[in-house]
Amino acid sequence: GTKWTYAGPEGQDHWDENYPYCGGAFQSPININSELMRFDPTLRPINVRNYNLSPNEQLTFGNNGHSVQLSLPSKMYISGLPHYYSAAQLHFHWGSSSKPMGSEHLVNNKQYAAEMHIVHYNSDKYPNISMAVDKSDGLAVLGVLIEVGEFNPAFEQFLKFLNGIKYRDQKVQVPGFNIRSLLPTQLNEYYRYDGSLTTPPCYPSVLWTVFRNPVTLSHEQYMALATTLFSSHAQDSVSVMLNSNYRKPQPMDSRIVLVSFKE
Ligand SMILES: NS(=O)(=O)c1c(F)c(F)c(S(=O)(=O)CCO)c(N[C@H]2CCCc3ccccc32)c1F
Ligand SMILES: [Zn+2]
Repeated sequence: GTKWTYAGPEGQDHWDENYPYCGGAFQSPININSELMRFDPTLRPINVRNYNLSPNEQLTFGNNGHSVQLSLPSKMYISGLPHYYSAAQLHFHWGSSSKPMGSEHLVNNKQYAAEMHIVHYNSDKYPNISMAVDKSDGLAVLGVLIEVGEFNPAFEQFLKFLNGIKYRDQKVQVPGFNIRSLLPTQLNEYYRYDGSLTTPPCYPSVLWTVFRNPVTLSHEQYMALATTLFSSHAQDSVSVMLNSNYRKPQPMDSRIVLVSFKE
């Protein structure tokens, strides 16, 4: 499709000019506000399966100009949702070196430093993510809020490769590791709502699960993510930094947020 950015003339306020769904209903992210929460006792813990990848398995880690993404094998899946959902990729949203606030979802107006998304597609109904991406029951994304604090050895297993993918369309192979180690401890405490892709084409096809508990990155790890990458190609005459790649909170419309925990 045509190129889009997070700021400037092709920025998020203009996305709907080329991508009509971006101006539609049921958009993501949102500000997860206490007034709109409802405890739902039927919400089961998220079960992650085959997330413990062998180091013999190579994963493609790349800069796609909008984020850094780690491709994931479809044998990884989640259960405990209405369907089985197979993993496709994980990627991040972050702020900048001067503004360490770049999460997409807010909780009671609090924006976190960054956010990780693990994108899955409904493998009960669709053969791959391309067939699922624009279907209302097509995708399930796990959101993990990230704050600056303790050093995170799990994230280091791919952050150490960032210098190899500084520029758009650069890719490296990284050894598999336990993707479960990137998630918070409690997979039974989360926010749940119906929403969309947070990038164009903004299809309203995502069942969102945002875990209640954030994970941490050290200041150095956060700064590596926020200051290493470019959205421009290596050979481009003008270099454009890749940071603040988060969409602003979207209208709730008639939606409420279900929560799997009390208090
Ligand atoms: N926040 S978000 O909505 O989860 C989200 C992103 F923010 C994001 F940047 C990406 S992207 O990195 O692919 C760059 C722009 O599409 C995706 N890709 C998904 C949806 C698009 C098609 C596709 C195909 C294969 C694998 C993943 C995906 C995305 F889902
Ligand atoms: Zn995302």
